[in-house]
Amino acid sequence: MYKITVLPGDGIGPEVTAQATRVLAASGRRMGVEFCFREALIGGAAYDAAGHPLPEETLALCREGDAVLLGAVGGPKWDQLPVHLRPEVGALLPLRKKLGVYANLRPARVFPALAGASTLKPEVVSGLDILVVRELTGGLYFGEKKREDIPGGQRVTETLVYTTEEIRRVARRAFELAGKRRKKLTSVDKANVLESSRLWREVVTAMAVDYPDVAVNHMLVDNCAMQLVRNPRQFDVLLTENLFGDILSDQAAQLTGSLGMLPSASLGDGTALYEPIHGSAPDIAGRQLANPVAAILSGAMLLRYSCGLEEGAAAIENAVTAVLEQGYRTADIMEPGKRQVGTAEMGRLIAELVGEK
Ligand SMILES: NC(=O)c1ccc[n+]([C@@H]2O[C@H](COP(=O)([O-])OP(=O)(O)OC[C@H]3O[C@@H](n4cnc5c(N)ncnc54)[C@H](O)[C@@H]3O)[C@@H](O)[C@H]2O)c1
Ligand SMILES: CC(C)[C@H](C(=O)O)[C@@H](O)C(=O)O
Ligand SMILES: [Mg+2]
Repeated sequence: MYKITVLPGDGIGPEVTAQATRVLAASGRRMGVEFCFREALIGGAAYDAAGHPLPEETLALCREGDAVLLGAVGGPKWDQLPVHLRPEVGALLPLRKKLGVYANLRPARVFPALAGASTLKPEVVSGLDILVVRELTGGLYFGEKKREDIPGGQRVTETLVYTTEEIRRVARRAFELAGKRRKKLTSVDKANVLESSRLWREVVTAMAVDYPDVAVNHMLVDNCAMQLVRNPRQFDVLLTENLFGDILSDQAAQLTGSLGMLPSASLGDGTALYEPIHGSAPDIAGRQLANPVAAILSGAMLLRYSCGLEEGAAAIENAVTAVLEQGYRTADIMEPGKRQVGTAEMGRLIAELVGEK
């Protein structure tokens, strides 16, 4: 039996995690494996119920489970709270840090049926399969920050810190993953300006000799942003630091048709965390408009990386492919001639296929 801690969170978070657990349960029935889902509060929902966005009980449950599945946190209701109580800074970042999940895998894959749903031309995106490996527990997100009053206004300081070892451990994951894929690694930085990027580039360059089968190139982040929309198929694995990875992965998501299609796995040396890369989408929350596929595919990654259940992971990915082939679409990926369904119906269709042997 696998113990999965489920953190629905805010906005569309509960809507999409409900479908992800439904599909995981169906995969369990298919494989004869039992999953025990244990829900806990996080984010604004936790602040409202318990006074803190990351209660101790939530953290304890995450630590003792086999994996964590998170929806999303945040929303306008909690934006004005003091920074340590805000869902993003007070819950999500500390959760990632405390679980030590430094390597964030964000696969951007264009499903054949969705090549026309991208805002780019089908011939540019069809067959696209990129893996963004984002450093997740360092960089600007976690450096010291302060805000001071100065004559005429204020002054803020944010600090960007990386150590050699922090770069090496995430790069190692990226090299290993590239070795199992198309053997191409693009390390993205801003080495023409930032000292942290110069160290990043030195470390990756030095490591490349240990992975002779992987072709490595370095690219400046501004150029990479442009190349992602010009010719995204040149990329296999993109390795980058925390903030650049946040931005480039949302951009890569849109190549696939929607932010609602992109899952993620955050891996370290202990319990791993799985979450769609999108946020709480307050603009569509509570209306069955959210695409649950990113959360469902995060569940597939959970089976692959935390349970070693490749069969279940593949069954989920194949079911998503099939349901899209059958013409079902949530609103965000809707095209003329297709059948629009809501969040729960999309989850039901995928779960049904996963459950069939
Ligand atoms: N991991 C997380 O918990 C996470 C990630 C990103 C943003 N956030 C938070 O979410 C809140 C909203 O942020 P935002 O609006 O900038 O980003 P967002 O990702 O929530 O939404 C951006 C746009 O994409 C759409 N979208 C997102 N997910 C979708 C889905 N599954 N199906 C269909 N459409 C989808 C939204 O409707 C919106 O138009 C903020 O408080 C932000 O901090 C949380
Ligand atoms: C909500 C925010 C802190 C988070 C991040 O920047 O990491 C989100 O945008 C993401 O991509 O998971
Ligand atoms: Mg983001």
